[in-house]
Amino acid sequence: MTVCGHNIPAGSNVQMSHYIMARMEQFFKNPLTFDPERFLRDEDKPLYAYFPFSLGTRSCIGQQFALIEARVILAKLYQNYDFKLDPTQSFEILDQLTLKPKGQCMNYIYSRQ
Ligand code: HEM
Repeated sequence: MTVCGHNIPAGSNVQMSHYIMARMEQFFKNPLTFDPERFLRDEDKPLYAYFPFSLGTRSCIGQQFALIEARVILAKLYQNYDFKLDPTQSFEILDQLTLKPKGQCMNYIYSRQ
């Protein structure tokens, strides 16, 4: 099989990298800019370049549940607490299959009550 001019022999193990695809200008405008609004429901998203829950027949059956759960948890947290990032922390990435901040995500948390 040939994909974009590359020959893929039968039996090859093919993986897709979110990390690389999310940084490609052809899929995301200004890919290195922190812009959560690009993921708003009505924004145009490249269909096959954004697949956190995978795509196709074996994609995540918990996707809708996970998205609702995340909204509820975030809403509850922001209703009850104010968050302030510790300004001294670095923004280096720790790459361990999934990506996370190297120095964790240190916050000051203030109760709103
Ligand atoms: C942010 C949360 C979640 C993410 C990012 C996520 C992501 C994924 C991905 C990428 C797959 C495909 C794995 C593959 O290709 O082999 C998958 C499959 C699956 N997920 Fe999730 N998932 C999440 C939450 C959930 C929840 C909450 C449930 C259940 C309540 C769930 C149940 C499943 C199941 C059963 C499969 C296997 C589907 C199949 O093979 O037909 N997931 N998930």
